[in-house]
Amino acid sequence: MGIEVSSVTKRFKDFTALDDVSLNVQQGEFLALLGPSGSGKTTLLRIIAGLEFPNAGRILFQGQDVSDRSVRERHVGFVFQHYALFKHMTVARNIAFGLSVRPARRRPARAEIEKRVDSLLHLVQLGGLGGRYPSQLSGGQRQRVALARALAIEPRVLLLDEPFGALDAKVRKELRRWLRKLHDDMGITTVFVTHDQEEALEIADRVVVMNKGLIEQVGPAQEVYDAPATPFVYDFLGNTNRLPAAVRGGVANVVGLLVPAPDVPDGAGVAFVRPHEFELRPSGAHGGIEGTIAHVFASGPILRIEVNVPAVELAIGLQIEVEAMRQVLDGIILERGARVALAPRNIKVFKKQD
Ligand SMILES: Nc1ncnc2c1ncn2[C@@H]1O[C@H](COP(=O)(O)OP(=O)(O)OP(=O)(O)O)[C@@H](O)[C@H]1O
Repeated sequence: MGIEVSSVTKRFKDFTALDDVSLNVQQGEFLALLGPSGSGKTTLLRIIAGLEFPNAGRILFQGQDVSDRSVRERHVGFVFQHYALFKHMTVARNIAFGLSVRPARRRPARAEIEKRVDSLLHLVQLGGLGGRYPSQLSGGQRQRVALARALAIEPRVLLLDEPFGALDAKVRKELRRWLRKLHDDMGITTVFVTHDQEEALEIADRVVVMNKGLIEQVGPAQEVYDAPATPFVYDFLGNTNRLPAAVRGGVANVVGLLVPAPDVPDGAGVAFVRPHEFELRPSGAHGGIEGTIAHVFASGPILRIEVNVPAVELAIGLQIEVEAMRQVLDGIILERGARVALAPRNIKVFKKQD
């Protein structure tokens, strides 16, 4: 089912947590809401769920306005980071909970509930563990039970708020891959909140980057990473070098290198280049920023090289970080103090913000 968030504003007293946010989630899509702490991700998810109501704007499910409907009426499944299971109930009863509390006329027969719980236990790969209590499960298993409980009511939408946030990195990685496969099998529209960029990029069809109650960029994961639309997204998504630039007539001077910046107004600018987007060339090579190697760190086949760039005209010393595969650096002396040229393969210039 498709979801439309239309001009949603949410204030907590005089603090604006969401500022006129609009967003479309396609039917069957896996969408990640990504942003730093306090950017409004959870608030947006809770508003979609019907756990929180906006001051302005509307929520539509499949074109139908559900803004005034309760959680139950919206028929959503959700899992939170610490969505505690009922400790005194077995895993099976936890999963059955949403069905067993339905009014009699909508409640499936007991045998039907048991059958559904059984198939959900298999789906989340916990077959045979229905008789256990939550305390007898690992953290990862508990979150899978929480997911099975959310799925038991056959929700139209699945909303997940950092569901693996409390788990260790390895389990977290396994579970997110598993969740993505589960999503692909079931095709249920899913919105996933995370502040972990790697998690968002790996799991989602599209990523929504949020900052201070606003959406900075929406797009396929790879596109958001490769072509950040704003300085914030550049900084937030992955490692990057931030270099001073002076823009005139659509051309930016970035530490002596001239690069096209057609949409940037004259004045101070800021240029971004990711460490792996620099090509290391011998000193004097055309199209490079000249510098001196400060440090070389080897980590397996990848070298991380810190290069000092004097930037004399700016009266500042810059340090640029470069990442390169060891084998492509043949013929370049990689010693501390050696002079090199850094040629950006990809560089993006923005107007400098005050
Ligand atoms: N009930 C509330 N009362 C007052 N302020 C709130 C309330 N809920 C959220 N906020 C504020 O709204 C802002 C957005 O919060 P939200 O939980 O949506 O952020 P988030 O991006 O999910 O952050 P995190 O990753 O830390 O969970 C925060 O500054 C938060 O303090």
